[in-house]
Amino acid sequence: MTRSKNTEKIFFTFYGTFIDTPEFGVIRIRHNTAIGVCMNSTESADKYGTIKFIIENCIDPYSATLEFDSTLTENNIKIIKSSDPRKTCFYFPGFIDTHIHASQYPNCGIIGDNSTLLDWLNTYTFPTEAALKHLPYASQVYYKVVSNTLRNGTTTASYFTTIDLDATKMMAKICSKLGQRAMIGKVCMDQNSPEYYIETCQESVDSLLKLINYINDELCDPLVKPIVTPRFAPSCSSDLMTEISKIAQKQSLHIQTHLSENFNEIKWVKELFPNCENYTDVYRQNGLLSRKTVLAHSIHLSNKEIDIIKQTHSGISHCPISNTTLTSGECPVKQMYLYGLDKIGLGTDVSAGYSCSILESARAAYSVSRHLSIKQNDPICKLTIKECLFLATMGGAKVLDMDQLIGSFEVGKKFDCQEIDLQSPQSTIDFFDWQVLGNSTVAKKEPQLDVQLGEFDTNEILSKWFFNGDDRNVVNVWVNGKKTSTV
Ligand SMILES: Nc1nc2[nH]cnc2c(=O)[nH]1
Ligand SMILES: [Zn+2]
Repeated sequence: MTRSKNTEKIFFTFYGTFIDTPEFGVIRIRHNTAIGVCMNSTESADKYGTIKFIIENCIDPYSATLEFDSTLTENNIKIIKSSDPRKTCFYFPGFIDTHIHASQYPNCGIIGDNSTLLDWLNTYTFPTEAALKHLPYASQVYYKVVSNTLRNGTTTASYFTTIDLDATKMMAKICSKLGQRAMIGKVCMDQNSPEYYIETCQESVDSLLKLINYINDELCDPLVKPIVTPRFAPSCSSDLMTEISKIAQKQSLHIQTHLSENFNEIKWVKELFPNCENYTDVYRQNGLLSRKTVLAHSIHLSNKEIDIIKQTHSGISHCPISNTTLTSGECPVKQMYLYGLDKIGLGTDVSAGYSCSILESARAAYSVSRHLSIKQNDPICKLTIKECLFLATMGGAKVLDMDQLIGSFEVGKKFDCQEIDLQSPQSTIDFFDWQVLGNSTVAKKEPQLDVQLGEFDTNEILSKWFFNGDDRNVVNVWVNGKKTSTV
C-alpha cells in the first residue's frame, strides 16, 4: 500500500442501515454498516461509482475508510450518514423498472373503464405517442417521467419511447442529464398500425441504427444504452423482426417487446403467424430471444413457451397494475419461479399502469398473487413481501442481465441506492412512541395493559414501508454514486 497522499482520489462512505434482497425470498439487514464508493472523476467508467468496501458493525466510518486506503485524507473522504436515532431510516437498492412507456406518461390515470389492450392502443395510446413527434411536447413529457421515476426511487429503467428518432434522442439526453441509468428503445412498428403512426421496415431499421450511433458515439454516457424495441408481434413484419434482431446480435444489444398479454392479441398473433407454434415461437423464429431480451407481461404462457424462455435465458417483466387495469389477466409469477424461470422483474408499464412507482407495482404484484391464490384455491401462488422486493430490485437486474452490476449492495457493484425515511417531514405514515423510539418501557409503565406493546423490528419497519410508503419517504437517490436531482 502506497503512503503518498493522492488528492485526485475521492471516496464517498455511506453509513447506516442497509437492507437488500440478494436472493428470492431473502432479506439482508446490515446495521451500523459503512459502504465505501469510489468517486474519482479521473477513474475509468467501470470503476467510478463502484462499491469498494462494505464493513458491518462499524463504529467509525471515517477510520474504516482510512483503514481501507491509508493514502486518503480528510479532503478526499466524504461521509454520508443516514440520520436515524428514530430507527426508521435505511438504505435500499434503487428500484429497477424493466418496462415503462415514457411516451405514454401524459395518459397516466386515463385508461377508460372498459378498455382492453387492442382497443386501448387505438383509442388512447397511438394518438398520444404520435403527438410526441412535436419536440416541445416530447421534452416536457420526458423530463417529467424521468423526474417522477427518480423521485420514486427508480435508478434504472427500460423505456419505450415512440417511433420518432429525434424525440427518442432527446429522451436519451434527458436521462443522461438527470442521471438515471436507462435503456432507450425507439419503438419499431411497420404493420397493423394507424396510418398516422407507422413506418416502413426500412425507415424503422434506419432510424434504429441512427439512434444506436447517437447514443453510443455522441451521447457517450455509460449509464444510457440503446435497446432494440419491436413493439409486439402484431405490429411488426417478420422482415422487420429479423432485420433488427440481426442488429441486436451483431452489436450485443438488449431487446424488449410485449408477449402474451391478452387473449384477443394471442388469437391475432396465431392468425398473423400461422407457421409459428405459439406466440413465443414468433420471437424465437425471428431471432429476438436472448439473455438480453425483456418480455413484458407473459401472462398466458404454455409450459412449452416457458421452456423456450428458459432455454434462451430471456427475462420477464411482470406488470401487475397494467394487467389489472386492462383486465389482461394474472401472471402466475410464483408458479413460474417454482418451475425454474428465475429471470422475472417488475414493470410499471406506464400508462396501462397508472403509477410510476415500482413500490406500488410491488404491492400490486403481492395483491395479484393473492387473488390468483384465491381463484385457484392454492396458497402456492402467493408472493411474500420479501419476494416482491426482490422482483423490484435483483429480479429486475437479472431480467436486464445486469445482476453483476446493480440490484443489491455488493463489493464490485455500482452504488445505485435510495434512502428511505419513514418519518420524513412529508411522510403520511404514523408511528407511536413505543413502536420506534427504543422506548418499550412506555408500554411496561402501563399496568392496566395486559397486551405486550413493543418496538418494531426491522422486518416490521420494512413491512410498514412496503404497504404504506410512497415517494414522500424517498429522501435521497443516488445513481452510480451520484446524488440525483429532478425537475
Ligand atoms: N401494455 C401495453 N401492451 C402493448 N402491446 C403493444 N403495445 C403495447 C403498449 O403500449 N402497452
Ligand atoms: Zn407495455
